[in-house]
Amino acid sequence: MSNPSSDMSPAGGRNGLEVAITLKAFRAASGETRVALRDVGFALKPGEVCALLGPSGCGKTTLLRIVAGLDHDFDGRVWLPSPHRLGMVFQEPRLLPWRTVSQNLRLAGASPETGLDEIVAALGLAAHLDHFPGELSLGLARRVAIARAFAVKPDLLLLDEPFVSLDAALAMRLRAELMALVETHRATTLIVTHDVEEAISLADRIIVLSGAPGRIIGDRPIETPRLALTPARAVGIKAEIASLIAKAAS
Ligand SMILES: Nc1ncnc2c1ncn2[C@@H]1O[C@H](COP(=O)(O)OP(=O)(O)OP(=O)(O)O)[C@@H](O)[C@H]1O
Repeated sequence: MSNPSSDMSPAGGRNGLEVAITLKAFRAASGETRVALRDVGFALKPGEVCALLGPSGCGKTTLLRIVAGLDHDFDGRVWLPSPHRLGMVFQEPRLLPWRTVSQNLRLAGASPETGLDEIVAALGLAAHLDHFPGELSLGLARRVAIARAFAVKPDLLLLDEPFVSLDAALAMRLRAELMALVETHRATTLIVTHDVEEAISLADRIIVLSGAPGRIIGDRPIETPRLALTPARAVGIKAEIASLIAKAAS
């Protein structure tokens, strides 16, 4: 695997996101090479919400990091919408520990003009703006990370299990926030989740990766508009996706 063969390009006429990873491998300290992703290719239209599912260790976070431009050491190419404003939520909140909540949000580009106050209020963060990350519970820190990603009004959103370990009511509110954001800003979204129901409720499309090395074993559109999706149909899709994931993990 060599750097010259990997490329992150602005879209050059493309408006969505296009991923064509032929190979991503990690070299272990022992010198052994472990392939994490092989032949993963897909394209998302502007505003398309795609949920990425697959067994633990199949390369979902690795894929998100490549799309975010945090990892260039892969074979293939990624085309990003051009220009784009990226919002990303990692599994861990990753806030700057020496900056207050307010500073963390503003440093990311959030401002009253981008609707920061509304998002802070929606996430119940108003009382915590002057706190430092070390003073926050994990749930609160996750909410700050979500506020930071949403408040820059991104048109490309990369979310790595953003709602995990939040209480059910808050997670539901945040899913609604996400849908509103996607609707108003046509944010092209890639969301990693282990929750099939969450994927069905949020995504226009579900991509399932195989066990390591991850490759695409399912790519399924979800009926839109969402209201047209009957509970019986949703149950059917859930069973179908769950069986793919179980097969991938076995
Ligand atoms: N920095 C690294 N160095 C070596 N191996 C790595 C590194 N990061 C990830 N891996 C390996 O790559 C594979 C894919 O990891 P990744 O975290 O992308 O999986 P995942 O699907 O996101 O897992 P989970 O659902 O458990 O979060 C795993 O085998 C992991 O051990």
